[in-house]
Amino acid sequence: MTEAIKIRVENLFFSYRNRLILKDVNVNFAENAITALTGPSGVGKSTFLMTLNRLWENVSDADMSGAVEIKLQGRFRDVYAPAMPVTELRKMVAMVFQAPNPLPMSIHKNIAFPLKLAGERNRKLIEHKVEHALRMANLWDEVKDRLNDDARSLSGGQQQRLCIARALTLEPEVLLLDEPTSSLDQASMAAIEELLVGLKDRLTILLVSHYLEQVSRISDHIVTFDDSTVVS
Ligand SMILES: Nc1ncnc2c1ncn2[C@@H]1O[C@H](COP(=O)(O)OP(=O)(O)OP(=O)(O)O)[C@@H](O)[C@H]1O
Repeated sequence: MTEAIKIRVENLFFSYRNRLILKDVNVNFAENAITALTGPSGVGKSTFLMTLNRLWENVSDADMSGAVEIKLQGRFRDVYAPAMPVTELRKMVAMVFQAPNPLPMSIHKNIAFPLKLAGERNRKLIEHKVEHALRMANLWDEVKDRLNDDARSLSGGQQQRLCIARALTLEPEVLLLDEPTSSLDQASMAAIEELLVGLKDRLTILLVSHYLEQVSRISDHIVTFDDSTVVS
């Protein structure tokens, strides 16, 4: 790989209730690129994503060994080091899930939520960042006149772009997406693909996708999982 590396994974093993799911995964991911993670169902792609932002730590009877290093704020950091608080990590390594999961509140509050959680109280700054995140997610023009509407009144595709906007609010360096378009129609899928391509100048994107056409349309690299590990 000649591009700069953003994520280094070495000797990663993962199990649920002593059942080995990932076995000796060794892989690097390029910076400012879209890498698609593909492979058969149940092979551990979603689990792998969760090792990058430590989301699996919320799952009981799960166990992991190995090293994950991500270049954050300009230097490689051990994601599992005691000096890396998980809340800080998840600000920098954000995640979007398969089904859109807007919070039961207004469009504006959905986007402002991570800022408020992070302790931001400056209303002007919050307004600015909400607009910026919605613009980055190509949603601003569609919602700017209805920011106080319940987010659940948006279409499925708009809800997923809202979730991407929410993930972008704290300006992460890495965006993990787990089959983000699988519940959406073609037009919404196309809107999200366009949005991801537009984002890679500022972010490193890892995308689990089953759609081979999508993978060939937007990914710069493909990492294939099979037999509990990365095979290509
Ligand atoms: N919380 C859990 N507890 C126990 N086993 C789990 C848990 N989550 C996932 N698994 C199992 O781990 C294996 C890998 O699941 P994972 O969802 O990571 O695969 P995947 O490649 O992303 O699959 P898909 O493409 O279908 O989403 C599966 O056999 C799954 O049943």
